[in-house]
Amino acid sequence: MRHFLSNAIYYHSGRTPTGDEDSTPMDMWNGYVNNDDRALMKVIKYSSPTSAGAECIDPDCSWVEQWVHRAGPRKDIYYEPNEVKAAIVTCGGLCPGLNDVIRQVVFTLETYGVKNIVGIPFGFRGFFEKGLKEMPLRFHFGNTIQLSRNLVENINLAGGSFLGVSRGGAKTSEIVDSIQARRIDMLFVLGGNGTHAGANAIHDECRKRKLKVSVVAVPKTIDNDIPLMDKTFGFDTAVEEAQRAINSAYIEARSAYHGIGLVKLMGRSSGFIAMHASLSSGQVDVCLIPEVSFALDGEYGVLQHLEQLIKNKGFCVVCVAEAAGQELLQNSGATDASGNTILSDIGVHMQQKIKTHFKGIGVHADIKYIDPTYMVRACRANASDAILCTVLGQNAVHGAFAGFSGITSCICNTHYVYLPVTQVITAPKRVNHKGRMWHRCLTSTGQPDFR
Ligand SMILES: Nc1ncnc2c1ncn2[C@@H]1O[C@H](COP(=O)(O)OP(=O)(O)O)[C@@H](O)[C@H]1O
Ligand SMILES: O=P(O)(O)OC[C@H]1O[C@](O)(COP(=O)(O)O)[C@@H](O)[C@@H]1O
Ligand SMILES: [Mg+2]
Repeated sequence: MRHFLSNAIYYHSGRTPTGDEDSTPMDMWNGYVNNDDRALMKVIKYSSPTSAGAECIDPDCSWVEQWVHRAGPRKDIYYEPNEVKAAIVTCGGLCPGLNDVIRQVVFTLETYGVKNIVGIPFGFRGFFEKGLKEMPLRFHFGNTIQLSRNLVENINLAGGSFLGVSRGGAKTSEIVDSIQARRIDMLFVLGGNGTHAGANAIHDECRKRKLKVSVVAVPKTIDNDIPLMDKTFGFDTAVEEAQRAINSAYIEARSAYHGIGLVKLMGRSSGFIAMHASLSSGQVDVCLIPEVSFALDGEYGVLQHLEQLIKNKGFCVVCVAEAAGQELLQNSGATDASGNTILSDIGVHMQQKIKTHFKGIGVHADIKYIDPTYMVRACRANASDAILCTVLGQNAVHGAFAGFSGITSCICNTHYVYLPVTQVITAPKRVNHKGRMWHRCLTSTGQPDFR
């Protein structure tokens, strides 16, 4: 048993991963990840800050090595499995793959020999709201409690969260009181940026109270807005579903006289779903995201462009991210239970503006507005997300057994790693409007600058 509980840490410039990998003969291979194994975070050296997508840390754009802990099972483990009580909680909005991760966490805990696994119902709320009891993830046979994977065996076949989710109500001290009272040793927290901030606060409070609790997060969100990682689970599936909505809008628009298909897609502060669904469908003429401001009216506005598309092509498809163009709308300043800003409805606004515009110029236009909202996130994970969830869930358990806390199990630069939670909650990841992907999207849609 190793005796430490640590955050994963970054290894910066000038350091290379140390270890005895060169001196280990192949016949001593044991399948474990060495504690000194590291993955390199950034693999492109931008020669200049003007290179497309350049993320330069210093003015010279010099390349700085950043190594992070490789995820996976360790030979030495910090906990005695049969003494461990593990808990799982899912927070925030729904996301395809939550059940896949819950299932893998349970399977992997069982493989280590953990018998006491509980689910916290309805997010952080389940820690302190009266009447919400923890759910034992096992079967009861007569008077004996029999550990079984049977209960979660098939939960991945449906979307949603087997444990339920919620927003708001995060009172860190009460949550940690509850963790302490329930004698939880490992807490697996599945959620987005808000949840990661919550996980970090729980981790800090546990340290303050000198509790030996491993708090390990797994990043979920259809929005893909958590920095430093290739993607969050659920994003691929959401894009696939969103693409179906775009396809329907295309068919409606194509089949109508002067048809205009308008699709609004989720994405609280970033346009990843809209950009990727537009790219993957190839059927979008105008893609609008919050990272790039646009005008609706005027010579270079969106409406003028739609007029041209109707004239030249006879129909068109517009994809707008829910957070796009908020500056064009009135905002009530209201927030949801977690403190997230409630967005004004850009989709409905655009539908009205398009109608009024075409009526004003005396041109017939048949607008079909599709808002697939919860349909893109209530579905079950697709194949690529299911694999991602499997790996992230297993690695979360390996991370806890390795003695880490305050980490998140994620994929960076195609490698599975542990990042310190503190590093991923600094700010939401957003589409880089100078990056290649946005420019590929513009090439695909053929849209001009709307300013
Ligand atoms: N800064 C924060 N500190 C502590 N807890 C937070 C913080 N932000 C959000 N939370 C809690 O995390 C949970 C999920 O947050 P939310 O923003 O709704 O979803 P997501 O994690 O998907 O972004 C909520 O219970 C919320 O109260
Ligand atoms: O579930 P709600 O409260 O309706 O919130 C909708 C929001 O949730 C999301 O689907 C996902 O956001 P989170 O990752 O923060 O849960 C956003 O795209 C959307 O803006
Ligand atoms: Mg969020």
